[in-house]
Amino acid sequence: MTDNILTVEGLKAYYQMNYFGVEREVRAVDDITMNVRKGEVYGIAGESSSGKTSFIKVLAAAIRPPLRIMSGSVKYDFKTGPIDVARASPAEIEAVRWRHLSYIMQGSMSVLNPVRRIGKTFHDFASRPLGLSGKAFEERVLGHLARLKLPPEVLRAYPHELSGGMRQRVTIGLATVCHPEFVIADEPTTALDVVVQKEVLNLIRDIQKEMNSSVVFVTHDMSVHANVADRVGIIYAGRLVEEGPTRQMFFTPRHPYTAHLVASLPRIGDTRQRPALEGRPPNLADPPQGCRFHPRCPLAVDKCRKEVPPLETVAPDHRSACWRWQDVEPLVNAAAPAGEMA
Ligand SMILES: Nc1ncnc2c1ncn2[C@@H]1O[C@H](COP(=O)(O)OP(=O)(O)OP(=O)(O)O)[C@@H](O)[C@H]1O
Repeated sequence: MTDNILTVEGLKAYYQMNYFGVEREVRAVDDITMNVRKGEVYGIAGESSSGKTSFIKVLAAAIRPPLRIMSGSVKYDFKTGPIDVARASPAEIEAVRWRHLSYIMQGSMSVLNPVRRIGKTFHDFASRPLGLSGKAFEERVLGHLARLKLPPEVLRAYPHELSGGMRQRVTIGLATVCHPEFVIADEPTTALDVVVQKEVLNLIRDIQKEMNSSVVFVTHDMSVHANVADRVGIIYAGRLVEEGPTRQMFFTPRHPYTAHLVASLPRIGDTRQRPALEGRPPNLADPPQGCRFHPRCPLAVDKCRKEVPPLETVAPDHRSACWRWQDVEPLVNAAAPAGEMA
């Protein structure tokens, strides 16, 4: 008996391209092993092009060529039975889509058809998975909209007639109307102003609690993780380099990259210049040997240039892929103020 709803093992997913006969492979997801528990909110952070979106597309069973799964498994333990979406057929994925596994893609406008009224989009998404139509379906949707604090008139609107915050609520509504067991969200609050951002985050949290669903969400904004996530996983250059309970990740990170992300968070009253991280993230078509962070790491030693550090347990529930995790603490020059934490 396990309390995991998702178990990812040795997952590799690469973009395989062929330009004028020259093969190119971008190792966007490179050997990730992790799990998500029932009822948990798991946040994924990392800088641009680190592979976050590629990873959650695999989790959401929403990949298209040139992205391909090279190896590994992505197993969900849904109420209806287990499924490995890395191997499942399109029909098997269709059977769990929205009702068990839902996905809020980056940018709400790309999900909402600009020439279709919101009500029709709800119908397209949810009528079949819910097995409802007519009055019964409408009642279900209206009840859900009320929970999202959206007026019934929204159903008659076109996407461009709504504000950015309302569109994002509608997107969350679409992803949650079937009460899925697992919700995946990619940058759900990016491009929203701070007040709306907070509202949308609270909404995701409330709905998750109410449905006792599990949520995996991506954002590069560490303060959002501090407010919403139970656990945080840090991806660097296609690999999970650290994961742990949110508080521990902020107060006692055990990977120099996480320490850098935490140290660069702005603090009220602290006007000191934050040191920038030297260098750039590696090219995933030709990543460096050993630890992929070593060219930018202030702690790097010879071993880091040669050997890939395994993701090992460094404290209860806390894993880090760093040969020098015991030396990371001095890099964290100040802890996040307690008020910022969930
Ligand atoms: N369709 C594609 N074809 C080829 N390479 C791609 C494609 N999409 C992404 N990549 C590459 O895969 C790597 C990981 O990209 P991904 O979008 O997953 O990163 P990310 O962490 O989500 O970035 P961001 O925060 O900017 O969205 C990058 O090197 C990117 O250039």
